Amino acid sequence: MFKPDFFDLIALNIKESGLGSTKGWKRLIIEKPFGHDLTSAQDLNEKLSQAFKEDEIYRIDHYLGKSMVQNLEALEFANPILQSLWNNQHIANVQITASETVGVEKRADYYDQAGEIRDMVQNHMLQLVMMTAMHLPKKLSSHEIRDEKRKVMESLRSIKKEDVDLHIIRGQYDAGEIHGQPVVKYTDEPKIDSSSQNDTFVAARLWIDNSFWNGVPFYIRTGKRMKDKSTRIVIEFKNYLKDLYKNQDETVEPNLLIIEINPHENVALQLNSKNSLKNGKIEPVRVEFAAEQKGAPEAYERLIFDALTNDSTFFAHWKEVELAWEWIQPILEAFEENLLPLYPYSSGSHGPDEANRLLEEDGFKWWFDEEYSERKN
Ligand SMILES: O=P(O)(O)OC[C@H]1O[C@@H](O)[C@H](O)[C@@H](O)[C@@H]1O
Repeated sequence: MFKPDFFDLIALNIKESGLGSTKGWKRLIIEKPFGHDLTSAQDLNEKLSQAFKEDEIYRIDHYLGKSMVQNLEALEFANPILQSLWNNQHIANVQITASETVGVEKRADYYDQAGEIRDMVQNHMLQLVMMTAMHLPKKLSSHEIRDEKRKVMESLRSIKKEDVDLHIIRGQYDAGEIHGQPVVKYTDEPKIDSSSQNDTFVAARLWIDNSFWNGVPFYIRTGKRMKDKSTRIVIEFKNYLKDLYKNQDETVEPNLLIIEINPHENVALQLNSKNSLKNGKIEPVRVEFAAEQKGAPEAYERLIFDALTNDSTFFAHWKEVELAWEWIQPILEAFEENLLPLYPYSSGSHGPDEANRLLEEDGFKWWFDEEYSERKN
């Protein structure tokens, strides 16, 4: 492990010492932070490129090593039934949550500079968006998959700095309770300045302007000191029956595909069925399966193995990283210039209430906050 400040220096020294030009292969495995903003990331990449070619650089995003994330392409690719529904004709919205119970822990120096936007959104959350929204290539090769992910980023509608407050909610945790234990507010954490305006929660509404996703909002949210640890993707299908049943007592829930990534690995499809014990009332039912986790390799084990065997499928290509920084840049600037409120939220909650507003504006809600809180971590 070495400090990110030395990434470029080490790469250059590998080159200058001649170590990089011996026979055989060389690979650079590198993990975030990959720059602090667009310019510094480009600068770092430029320096690394002097010593390593793009196909020799393996940028780890450990979310891409998680088995359920790797399973996303198979779910879609190997199930024509899902593949045929994976577009704006059938999907109403996509919700991606990565909530954590941990706070800043012992990483004040890094985290207070990075914030949730760089720590989780620029990399992990956008990678989950890419993996969910990418159009399946004809061949499942590393080159083609990464190409499809890049296309998603190229179609991601950019948000102007002045409009950031319309699509992004930022928050910072207050004191509260996590699993029954009191915890302090962010600005009372060791080594955090009492006036820090750093974000520990971010929710966002994204639009992907291509023929598959036009008109389908993608909502993402991630935060520290939230009620539970849960990483999940919920795909809400269009509910044509809602209008049909509008004037009756009966409500019909939309079909949902729920992909739990962490700490449980589970896929569930919510359908509707009549309950004959309740006078034929239509109720949601679930078809689900849990992935066998025992003995499965950890995300990092998987990724390091892939890097050694020259498989870059689940590593971030420079283009993905650069486009992610490009999308994030106006948001960083709006945060820095305080162009939007920093909402406090109690530790142990689901984040600031304002994060619900993003969905309510479009007639939706976050699914299952309470249900997933009750599942044992
Ligand atoms: O969801 P996971 O695998 O526990 O990873 C979350 C962690 O991901 C890391 O990349 C972030 O720096 C941490 O702040 C975060 O806690």
